[in-house]
Amino acid sequence: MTKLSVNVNKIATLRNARGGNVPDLLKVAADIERFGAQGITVHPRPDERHIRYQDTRDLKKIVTTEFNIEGNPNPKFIKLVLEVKPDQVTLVPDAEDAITSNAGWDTLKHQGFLKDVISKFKNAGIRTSIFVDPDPKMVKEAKATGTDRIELYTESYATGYTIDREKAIQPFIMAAKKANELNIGINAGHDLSLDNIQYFSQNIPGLLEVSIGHALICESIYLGLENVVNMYLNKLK
Ligand SMILES: CC(=O)[C@@H](O)[C@H](O)COP(=O)(O)O
Ligand SMILES: NCC(=O)COP(=O)(O)O
Repeated sequence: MTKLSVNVNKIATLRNARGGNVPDLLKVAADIERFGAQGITVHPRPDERHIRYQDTRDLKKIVTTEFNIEGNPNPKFIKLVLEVKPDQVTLVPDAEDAITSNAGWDTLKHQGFLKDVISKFKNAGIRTSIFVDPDPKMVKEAKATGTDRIELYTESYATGYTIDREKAIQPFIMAAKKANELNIGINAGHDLSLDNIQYFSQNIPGLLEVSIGHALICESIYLGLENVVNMYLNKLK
């Protein structure tokens, strides 16, 4: 079975919009676990526009499932992860000003750097994963970094799914086969949703975990809207 790790970045975005503590990130994370999700993911960015560094420390104290911290391994991020010690760290090569993650690692070009960073995390007992495009060559080169897992960057699948899902998933099947052959664990994420997740999980061999944030929170708002509007109408009777 594939584990679901819920990315709570968007909860922090909403909280930060008003400066208070609504919604309460820690309560939402605990509720998500109570509803059955098997993990919580956060992706603190250098400008702390959603998840603040302190959030990761606070979440570590209450998360009882798998805690996954994603981010670009700059010195500040490395220090934070080594202090917080999540179950898993996912390395993502995103630029400081990126709106969201938009590419996987070039695992050949950055192999030495990744090897070094991954050994730091593994020595601290933290499982590692690296964000890669669905390219068997990048998966093959990832093996040499010593990483435990890769996270397949699924944006192209999500975009292609509505046009031709069989075509969209092909590179991911090839990349997953290579990872299985090399005994690297497989995670996946980015723009996965209620529409496209089932076909993905049914077709990717050995998919261990998906992390889903943006669509899951949007779907939660939409699917909860009718109920809440009616609750307000009842109050106003
Ligand atoms: C690595 C990945 O695909 C997600 O972590 C995504 O980048 C979420 O980050 P934002 O919530 O900042 O878009
Ligand atoms: N690693 C992917 C993730 O955590 C969530 O990405 P998204 O669902 O917000 O696009």
